Amino acid sequence: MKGILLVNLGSPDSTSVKDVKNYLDEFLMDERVIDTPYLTRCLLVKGIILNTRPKQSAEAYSKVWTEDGSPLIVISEKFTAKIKKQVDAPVALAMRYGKPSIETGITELANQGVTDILLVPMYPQFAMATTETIVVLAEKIIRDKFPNINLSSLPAFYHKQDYIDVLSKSIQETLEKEEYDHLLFSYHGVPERHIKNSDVTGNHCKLNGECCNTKSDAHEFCYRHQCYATTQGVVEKLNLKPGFYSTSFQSRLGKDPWLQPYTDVTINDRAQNGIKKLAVVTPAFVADCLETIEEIGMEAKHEFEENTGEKFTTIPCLNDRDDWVEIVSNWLNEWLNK
Ligand SMILES: C=CC1=C(C)c2cc3[nH]c(cc4nc(cc5[nH]c(cc1n2)c(C)c5CCC(=O)O)C(CCC(=O)O)=C4C)c(C)c3C=C
Ligand SMILES: [Fe+2]
Ligand SMILES: [Fe+2]
Repeated sequence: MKGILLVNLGSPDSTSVKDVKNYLDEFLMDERVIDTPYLTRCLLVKGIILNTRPKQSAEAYSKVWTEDGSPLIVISEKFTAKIKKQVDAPVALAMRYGKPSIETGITELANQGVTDILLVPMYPQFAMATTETIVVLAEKIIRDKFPNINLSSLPAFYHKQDYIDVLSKSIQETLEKEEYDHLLFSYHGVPERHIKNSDVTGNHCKLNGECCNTKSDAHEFCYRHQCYATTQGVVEKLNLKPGFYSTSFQSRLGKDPWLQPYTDVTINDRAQNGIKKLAVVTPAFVADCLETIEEIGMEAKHEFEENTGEKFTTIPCLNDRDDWVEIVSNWLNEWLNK
């Protein structure tokens, strides 16, 4: 029997510093997130980051936490509940870090008699720190504990026309309510090094922006290319004019160079150049979470409005909107009916 495992990033169990520390420990000790040799990673994560970051992150989580828990988890659960109504097969939800774990999700499906799983990383764009780490861990669990289960995974959908259409529609709903001077596409960043590491051709990625516009096999796994392709898809669909929109990368951690331009720098720059009304969309996330609600919707909004901006609107992620649920259900039903 076939079954579906939806996977997102995950959140701490609560906003306590202890729970946030445990979560960050699991997250940042992942070799596909902090991709240094093990001892250096231990030194950096356990010796430095975990001494200061958990308190700061716990405060940020407290600002977004709901009665039912982390927004990312609550929204993912609502989305999953709707998907279950649209597909005639067992569906489970898991998180790469924290609970419910990928192993719990696979066990839940196996207990219902599933022998063929479609793994669905809930990220439009491929990244080593997101899609790849989910696939690698799920493969290991299957190999070690469920050798009779067959596993396949849904590739990144950053360019699929139905995804671009629903993302564009969600943006249009904000743009038509009021006139904006600018639309910013803000994607989660990754260290530049990750882009080089994921270059399957070994020599395509130049990190100068040009390579991403040059056709290459490297793009199947190039996060930067895929982010720009998502922006371009929306630009074409909504017929956005050059100068009205830009693309940037948020949420950097540590001192290494991350993908640029940085979102905070871009927002400051736009404010200083006379942009008064700014709408921000965050297409690397399909569910609103700490990074969209707090970092963009609170921190960046505050910065912009302090910096002579007048209106700052965060466009909601696709979350559990029905047209998005329908699109994902179609993809799943296509696989189920194969
Ligand atoms: C959307 C894709 C994501 C990529 C790519 C990604 C890379 C990445 N992230 C960190 C470090 C942190 N990310 C944090 C939160 C966070 N990250 C994503 C998604 C991507 N991360 C989401 C959806 C969230 C929010 C989770 C939630 O519970 O709402 C955090 C924790 C919060 C904080 O302290 O800021 C960290 C840390 C790295 C290092 C990285 C690439 C290497
Ligand atoms: Fe992140
Ligand atoms: Fe590229």
